[in-house]
Amino acid sequence: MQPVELKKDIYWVGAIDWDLRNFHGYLTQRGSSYNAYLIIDEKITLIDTVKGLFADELLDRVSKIIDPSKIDYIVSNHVEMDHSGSLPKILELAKNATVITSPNGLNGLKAHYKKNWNFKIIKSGEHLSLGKRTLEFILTPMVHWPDNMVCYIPQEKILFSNDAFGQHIASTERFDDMYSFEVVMEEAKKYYANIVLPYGTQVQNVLKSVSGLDIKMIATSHGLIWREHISKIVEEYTKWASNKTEKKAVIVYDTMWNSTKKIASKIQQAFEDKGYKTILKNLQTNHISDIMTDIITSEYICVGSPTLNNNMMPNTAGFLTYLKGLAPKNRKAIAFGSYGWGGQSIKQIADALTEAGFKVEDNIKINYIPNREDLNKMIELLKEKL
Ligand SMILES: Cc1cc2nc3c(=O)[nH]c(=O)nc-3n(C[C@H](O)[C@H](O)[C@H](O)COP(=O)(O)O)c2cc1C
Repeated sequence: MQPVELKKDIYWVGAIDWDLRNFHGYLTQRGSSYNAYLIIDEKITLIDTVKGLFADELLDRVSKIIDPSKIDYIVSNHVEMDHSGSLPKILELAKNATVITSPNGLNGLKAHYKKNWNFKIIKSGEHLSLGKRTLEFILTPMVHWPDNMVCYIPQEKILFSNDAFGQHIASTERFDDMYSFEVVMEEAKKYYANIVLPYGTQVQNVLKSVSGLDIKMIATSHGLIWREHISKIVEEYTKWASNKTEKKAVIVYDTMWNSTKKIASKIQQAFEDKGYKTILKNLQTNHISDIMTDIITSEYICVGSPTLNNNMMPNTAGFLTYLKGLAPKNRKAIAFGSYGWGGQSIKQIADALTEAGFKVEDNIKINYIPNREDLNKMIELLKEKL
């Protein structure tokens, strides 16, 4: 694939990762891309790099435009190795290049690569002249690492947003208007739910900082570049960052002999009777990163497991650990499950949900196989609480 010109003399020169299916535990069923951008001006500037394995792909694309040794600046918006991993290889060629990064970026890059490259540390609000164009930097700490920053070219109205607004999609298309809008939005939502969700307050600050900019293009570090649906993705980020929920319940469970599944279905019915939109997710057939996409706007999260050897099932424990880390705010929860004798799993789930910040509204516990009477009684009791 050739470099793609975004605007005159500004090129996408990144890499496409068609095979990626697991990104630190996130199921990337559509692969991904690592987007790097080359600006040809008086100072030749590369914005971010790509995962180390793809360094040659990046260098091939850069070489189609200029000799890589001519690069003056490399902006490192984010230390994580999917964006910085090719720095060592590029800096072997671009010997005089200066790496532009935030103070935390400097610490992070040194801790990763143990090199004393030529660094220039940038502060929020600082400008850097490239010649005809200027780069303006806005530090965005904890969206989603301490080092994150974004940069903006006022002359072109392009925001290089790094991980913000990204999506894990491998495609030869580079712009949002060339791809299915529904898929791009779904993947942007999944990305937010699995990567950005813990940092809603910081996202709100970033949205405030960039709200004064006239943005005609958001050049992300993963997936499609936004140029058609900018207001829509900013609107969605604003909504997700506010932790606003809908009248919706996601019911997540594991089961050995289907009793907990029966309880899950009845919980679903109770919510439906009360006018909630519901989604039922068996942990054996759904990946936790896909479940998070549904949770992002859900008022209720109901989590179930039978008791297995005095514990909840490992899939449920894994899901709860993941959920606790991503920490959606202002949500209600229900713990449920079938058991034989001790029945410890239900309290363990309730405790884990409480520890994760949820308001646990009910514990539903049924001995062995629930009969119709048990289930009907349970529905009526639950409905009174909803
Ligand atoms: C291998 C195994 C271990 C179990 N360990 C416990 C236990 O420690 N405590 C308990 O209360 N029930 C235990 N049970 C009983 C199950 O919790 C019970 O059969 C329950 O109804 C299963 O629900 P399910 O149909 O949703 O899998 C165990 C069952 C199995 C198969």
